[in-house]
Amino acid sequence: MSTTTRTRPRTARNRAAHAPRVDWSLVPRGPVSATVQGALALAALGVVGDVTHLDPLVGVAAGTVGTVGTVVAGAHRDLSTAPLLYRVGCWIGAGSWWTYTLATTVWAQPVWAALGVGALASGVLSPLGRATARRRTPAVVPGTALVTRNVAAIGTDWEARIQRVCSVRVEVTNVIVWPTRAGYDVHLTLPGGGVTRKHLQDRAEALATDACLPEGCGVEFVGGGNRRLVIARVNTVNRLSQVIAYPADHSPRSVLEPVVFGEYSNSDLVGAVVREESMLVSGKRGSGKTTLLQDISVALGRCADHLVWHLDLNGGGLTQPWIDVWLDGKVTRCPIDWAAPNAEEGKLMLASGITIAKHRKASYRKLKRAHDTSLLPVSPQLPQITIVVDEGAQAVQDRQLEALLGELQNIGRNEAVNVIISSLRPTSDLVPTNMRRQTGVRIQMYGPDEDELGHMFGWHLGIAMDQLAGKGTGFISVDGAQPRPFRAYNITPSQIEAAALAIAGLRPDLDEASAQAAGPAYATRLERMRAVFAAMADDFDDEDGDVDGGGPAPVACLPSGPSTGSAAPVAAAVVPRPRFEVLSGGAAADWPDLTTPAQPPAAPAATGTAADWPDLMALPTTPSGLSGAPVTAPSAPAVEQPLPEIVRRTIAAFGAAERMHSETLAALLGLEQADLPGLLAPLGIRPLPRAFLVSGKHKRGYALADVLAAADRIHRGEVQVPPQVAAWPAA
Ligand SMILES: Nc1ncnc2c1ncn2[C@@H]1O[C@H](COP(=O)(O)OP(=O)(O)OP(=O)(O)O)[C@@H](O)[C@H]1O
Repeated sequence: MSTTTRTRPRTARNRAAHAPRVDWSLVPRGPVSATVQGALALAALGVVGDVTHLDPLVGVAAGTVGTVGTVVAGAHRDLSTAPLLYRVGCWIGAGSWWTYTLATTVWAQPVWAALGVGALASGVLSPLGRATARRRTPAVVPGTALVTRNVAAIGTDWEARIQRVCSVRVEVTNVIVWPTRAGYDVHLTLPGGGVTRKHLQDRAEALATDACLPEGCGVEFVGGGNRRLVIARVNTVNRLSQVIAYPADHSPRSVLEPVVFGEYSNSDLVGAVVREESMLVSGKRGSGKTTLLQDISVALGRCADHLVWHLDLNGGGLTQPWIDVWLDGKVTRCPIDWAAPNAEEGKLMLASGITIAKHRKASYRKLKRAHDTSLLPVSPQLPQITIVVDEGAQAVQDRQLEALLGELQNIGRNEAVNVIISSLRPTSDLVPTNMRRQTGVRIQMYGPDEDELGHMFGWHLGIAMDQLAGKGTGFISVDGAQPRPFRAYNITPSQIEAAALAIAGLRPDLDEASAQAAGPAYATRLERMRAVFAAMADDFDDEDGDVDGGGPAPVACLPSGPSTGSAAPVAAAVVPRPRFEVLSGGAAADWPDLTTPAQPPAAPAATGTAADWPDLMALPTTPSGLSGAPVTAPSAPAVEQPLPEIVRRTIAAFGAAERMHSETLAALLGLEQADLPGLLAPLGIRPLPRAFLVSGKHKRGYALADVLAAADRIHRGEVQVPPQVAAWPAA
């Protein structure tokens, strides 16, 4: 009972609230009611005027006031022409009819017939009277060459297109043509009522199709200042299909900014910040790797807080144009701080890089504290070093070079000693898996083999080589982001020379502490570079000359005190062969400091011979009891055995995973699960003894460590690959 009493008032209130309301207002609800109401009101006025004998001038005045008021209000509301004419027409018609009835009589058949015809006409034409805002001409930004009429047409086109495709009435306020003329920005204001930028972005594909944009072009929507202001970036020319010349700009920059080396298809600049991230560039012969490394060398050379070192095992093609300006005496400082054209010099360079990184860790603690940062603060006084390695595949075939490269990549990030490596393929036989995994900026250049994309970026990313446009184009992924197609700048030898001349004067010197840490190997590099590259240039000039792909034999010159890069003539002599070997099972970090001679080198006499030159790479006696005598590596086959395709693809399929269920692995390899053991077991790769949990499923599978260990054994020739496994996937 009490419950009933409590609930009744609430129920009654609700009923009252939800009961249909009767609308007594005289506001018209559509064209018919508006016409009928208007006609009745006018008839009433006619009768009242007749009965009260109103002066006809009252009718004239009412019509005039209504007409003028309509025009003024229409201008204020920015009404377009059609509704304005309709409304003015209605006022003139009504005013004339009333004036006539006041002047004669309302009680005549033709008078009522005229009212009926007028009301019918206004009802039929009422759609014309609907209020629509006049289309404003978008402003043209000064300096854009497009004529106003074209810009206005683009703006009104896009207003209509967005209305048509997205059912959103936007207002175009501006159109700006890109300086590259490869597209334009349309500045829009979204209507109120909850329409968001994403609403338009979701229909971007449909809008691009509606706009009939060329293949490879599209539209994207970005913020324009606040949530209702949007910029539609419309790309009308596919930059991938054009050769883009290097923009000759040698103004100083910082390595803390992105190094820019090309353009995306929509003309946005492609770049990456390489202060901490290393880079891997892969592509078949002639795909444009060296050109891209030249772009990167120029971009890095422009950084006033950065030094470029080249490790060029590709016959000097990358380095020679940079060194020539110095060899020819056009500049007194070499634009490239250190260049190594062969593996021996490369080992000196990488060992020095490792020593510098280790030394910086200790010697710049105070500086980091002063800057309140754990990351070494680079500056023109303390520059970053980036070692650009052309033809990394040759580097990793030398196990010492491979170990040094891997070690430097592992330890050099914080201390600003970085690496950029190019390789013919991104597969583990040419780029060690860990090296690829440690690389933040990955680039795969165009080639006919789709698999390369999977090896480089991972599988099933929805990208394909046919999205590219041949030499000089590729995919780039920064920090694991979805790979995007881009085109690298095409840089010519004369442009490299111009850049080299500018950079020779711009680049900093290595900081004193790092130079001292690197020791004589660094101090005497320029003499060796002069001798080696001059010899290579002679070889190139000599038509009968036979240039060794691995570079000429290493040559050293007598150190002449601290190196200044000056062009003093030097006596060339053969560098004593470095006496170090890879320690069995040890990382390069465990090695003794390779660049420190056993004894501090005595200052050699200027007229000394090569015999007087200290052995730069002699191992010191280490506290761990290792003697200074060379430590020999376990015997390895002279030529590394190639990995079978099944192992390469298995490593790639693992991606970042440590363990993988057999079912998943088989699916990624395009195999039946039952076929896996037949291909992997003969290579010593077996499933883990116990099931493990991945994505909520408890199943058996493989460990990446086992696959990598097997790959190592195959490399060393310890495992014979059965023919049916070697033949896969053809078999
Ligand atoms: N960005 C580019 N735009 C236009 N053409 C390019 C571009 N990059 C390279 N090319 C063309 O491709 C040719 C080969 O380029 P490059 O020498 O850089 O390739 P690569 O991959 O380093 O070859 P290799 O491995 O044989 O040294 C160049 O001579 C040039 O004609």
